[in-house]
Amino acid sequence: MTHDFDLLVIGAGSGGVRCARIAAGHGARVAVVESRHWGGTCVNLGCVPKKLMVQASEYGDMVDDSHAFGWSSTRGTHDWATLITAKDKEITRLNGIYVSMLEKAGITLLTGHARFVDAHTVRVEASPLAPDEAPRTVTAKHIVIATGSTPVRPDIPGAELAITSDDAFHLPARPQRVVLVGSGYIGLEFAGIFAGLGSQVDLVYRQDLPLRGFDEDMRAAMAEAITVRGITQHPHTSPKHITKEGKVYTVTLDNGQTLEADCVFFATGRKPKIEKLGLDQTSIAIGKHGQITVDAGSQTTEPGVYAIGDVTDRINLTPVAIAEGHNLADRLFGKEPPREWAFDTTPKAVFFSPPLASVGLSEEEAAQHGVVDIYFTRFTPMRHTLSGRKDRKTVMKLVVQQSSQKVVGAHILGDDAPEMLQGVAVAVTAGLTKQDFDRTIGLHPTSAEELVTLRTRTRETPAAS
Ligand SMILES: Cc1cc2nc3c(=O)[nH]c(=O)nc-3n(C[C@H](O)[C@H](O)[C@H](O)COP(=O)(O)OP(=O)(O)OC[C@H]3O[C@@H](n4cnc5c(N)ncnc54)[C@H](O)[C@@H]3O)c2cc1C
Ligand SMILES: NC(=O)c1ccc[n+]([C@@H]2O[C@H](COP(=O)([O-])OP(=O)(O)OC[C@H]3O[C@@H](n4cnc5c(N)ncnc54)[C@H](O)[C@@H]3O)[C@@H](O)[C@H]2O)c1
Repeated sequence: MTHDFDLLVIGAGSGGVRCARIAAGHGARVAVVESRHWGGTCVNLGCVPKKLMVQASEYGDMVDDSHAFGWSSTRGTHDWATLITAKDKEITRLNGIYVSMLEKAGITLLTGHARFVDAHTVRVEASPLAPDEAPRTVTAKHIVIATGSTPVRPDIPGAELAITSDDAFHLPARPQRVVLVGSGYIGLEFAGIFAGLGSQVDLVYRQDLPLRGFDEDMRAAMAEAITVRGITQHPHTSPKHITKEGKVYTVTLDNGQTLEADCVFFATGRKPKIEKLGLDQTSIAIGKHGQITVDAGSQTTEPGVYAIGDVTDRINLTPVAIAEGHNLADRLFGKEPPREWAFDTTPKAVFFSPPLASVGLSEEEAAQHGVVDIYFTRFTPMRHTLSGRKDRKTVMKLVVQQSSQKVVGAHILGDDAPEMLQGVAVAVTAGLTKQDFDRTIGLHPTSAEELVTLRTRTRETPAAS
């Protein structure tokens, strides 16, 4: 049977765009369907606008800090509308780049919502991006689902009164008091943004420390940094219900405490986006978190249909979705061996101020595999010896497997941590040892040089039984 396309990609986000472009480069006839925004979550409601807002939130402190260096400028006030307009202009520019990049690659762009009719046929219907589009049906030999994920809300009375990250990028004004629920990536990043811009922030989370799953020392260091940033933490708590009177929201916590706010923000995780996708017309299996089940090669349980990125709920980060899309396109259409990635050492960063960046294993994970040597340091970075912000510490930790002396984990909390960590991620991916770090000459004067001058072991951690 002949199909309209060799490859149809559903979703023009991080994973879908890369998969489509690489496939087209290999000579495949490719179409991409997008229902909402070209470039997906990362470009429109994720990494890019978030990072611009984090940067916006850091200027106030920088102005204050400059006084010790001889500057006499004053902080002034922040104009939210200017930030949102500038950010939107940049996102519109990026949307245009995505469209022209896909068109230049010879890819057919279909605007609308995609729904499976059968395993090789998709109906494209009107969607927010194309409300007047007439429905059409297309067929393809291979179909890739790259539909991403969407925020979830706790099931409590008044949940609909709260916003999620999808709304936070277009608030008409900056709320003066924000209750943020959840201490994962989004909770911490937006807590930092609002606090830096001058809002009063209450951070509500269920565990004893933020960032569940990260190294315990780094979680503790982050909890300290959150306090230093002026954010009030409410650990061991969860919201029970939310009410609104006039413009004021009241969040009642499960410990009986109430918090008043101008905005309640749920940063309580995301779920794979599979609604109205017509998966029941296929034999695609769904996992218990609603994710599309795939094998290591991104193959679903339906032959000829694949899934990549957040919809598969593996590692939900943009570079991972891109790598999955690229690898799949190489395997389906490439003539050379496919490009491969080391997903085990995917670096992660939480863009708080200061940010936290991590690669490899936490101390607790490494101890599952044997005895571990820990190298730990905590210091005031040079800038803050003068700025007077002596409580703004940098924390670094190397986790070394004792038997092989390989550095299996590196964790940094501090200014520029993500910029420092990318290079360390290469070393950890390459399996370099502590001795390789030790014989590397430092780059002076930097915070990063501490990574190669950590001579004395802080402690030995026994293997977990
Ligand atoms: C606030 C926030 C900040 C983030 N920050 C970072 C960060 O700093 N670094 C990082 O690495 N990751 C970050 N992420 C995660 C990152 O955005 C995602 O991991 C990444 O976008 C996943 O890519 P994807 O291709 O799977 O899906 P997406 O980028 O979400 O793309 C999916 C696309 O599919 C479209 N679509 C869905 N259903 C249909 C349909 N039926 N028909 C047609 N089109 C459809 C959607 O409109 C969307 O454009 C952040 C996420 C959020 C929410
Ligand atoms: N810098 C980055 O790379 C970045 C930034 C943002 C998002 N992301 C990606 O997007 C994903 C989603 O981000 P996220 O922050 O929403 O999710 P997350 O999984 O990182 O954090 C969710 C938090 O909400 C808490 N929570 C869940 N239900 C709750 C409830 N009922 N009451 C109180 N707390 C509750 C969880 O315990 C957790 O702390 C991330 O896991 C990550 O993969 C990455």
